[in-house]
Amino acid sequence: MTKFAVYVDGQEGTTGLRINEYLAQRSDIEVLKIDADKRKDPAERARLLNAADVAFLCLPDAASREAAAMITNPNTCLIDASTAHRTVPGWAFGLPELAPAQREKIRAAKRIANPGCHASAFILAVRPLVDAGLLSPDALVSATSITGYSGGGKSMIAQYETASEPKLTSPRPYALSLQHKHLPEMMAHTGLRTAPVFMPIVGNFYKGLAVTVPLHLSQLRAGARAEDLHAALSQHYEGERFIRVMPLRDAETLAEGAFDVQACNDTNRVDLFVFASDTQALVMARLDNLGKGASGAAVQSMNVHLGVDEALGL
Ligand SMILES: NC(=O)C1=CN([C@@H]2O[C@H](COP(=O)(O)OP(=O)(O)OC[C@H]3O[C@@H](n4cnc5c(N)ncnc54)[C@H](OP(=O)(O)O)[C@@H]3O)[C@@H](O)[C@H]2O)C=CC1
Ligand SMILES: CC(=O)N[C@@H](CCC(=O)OP(=O)(O)O)C(=O)O
Repeated sequence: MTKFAVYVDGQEGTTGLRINEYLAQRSDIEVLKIDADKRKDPAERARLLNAADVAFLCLPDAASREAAAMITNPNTCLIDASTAHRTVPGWAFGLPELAPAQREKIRAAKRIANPGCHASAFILAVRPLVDAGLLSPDALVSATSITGYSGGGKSMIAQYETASEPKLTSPRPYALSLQHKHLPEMMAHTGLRTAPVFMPIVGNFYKGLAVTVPLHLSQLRAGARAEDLHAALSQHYEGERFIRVMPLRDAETLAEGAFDVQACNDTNRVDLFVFASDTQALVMARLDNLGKGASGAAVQSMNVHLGVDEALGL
């Protein structure tokens, strides 16, 4: 069997290591490895990038842009985990469940931008509401995201796992300048014309993420109810194997009394929830920031691009 050649640029990083774990289970893939002492050698990286059928970029934004500029082989498909190309023309957004045409875009593209972890959850929660006409593109919305510290990569993991500063033991709101790097993709891929007021919160746990979008029902199309929000999500994701739309006002979570942010960990799944009173709703999306929030999503996009079973290795 001819194997697909795959290179992970940034193989020692948080996202790269997780992608390599997924790839290790695959018999249809040959992973091209770079020698440890050449990890940042541009010539060796360029050689491997151009030898690959698929190359994952698991690098800081600037290094991702440099890597993209090294490609001379027209057959190499790049899947960039960084923020660098998510709203750049010519790059397909690596979220197959976004809209009916998205899988074909990913299949046809040689440049795929993997969504950000907060952005994936926000977009998956909001896009169906906009598409269904329940939420106007002019709506002013806000969102919070609770995330594990692995979302901050190696440096944040080291901060949490080696330091014993008391401030790290409690949840920490951040991005307080209201310019989080995921806002452009949140707008571009939901159709919202105004950036959400977005406050992420990092907590003292390794991984797991939940975005919450609070809504007044009076903000929605006239007469719309929580049942309509739930129906829009259910219809949009019908048949999607990585997306579960949980029952309206999920009884299990309500009985528990609080939300489990980590319940999608070690999966490529997204769970969507609608909690509601007669006048207000919370639309929530939960995922593993290293699963559907990063490495799992990147492997899923590779599978779509290669035309193999989308869930292979996930
Ligand atoms: N962690 C997460 O949950 C998510 C991360 N992302 C994005 O994915 C990308 C990678 O993130 P993450 O894995 O967390 O980051 P890490 O900091 O954990 O890893 C980045 C890796 O890139 C290496 N690197 C840096 N510069 C270069 C270079 N010029 N050439 C080759 N290698 C280089 C680093 O080397 P060294 O080991 O020497 O530092 C490191 O191993 C980032 O853009 C991030 O924003 C996206 C979604 C979620
Ligand atoms: C806890 C933490 O810091 N999380 C990161 C998000 C990780 C991610 O999705 O980053 P990319 O956009 O680079 O893909 C943050 O909020 O910046």
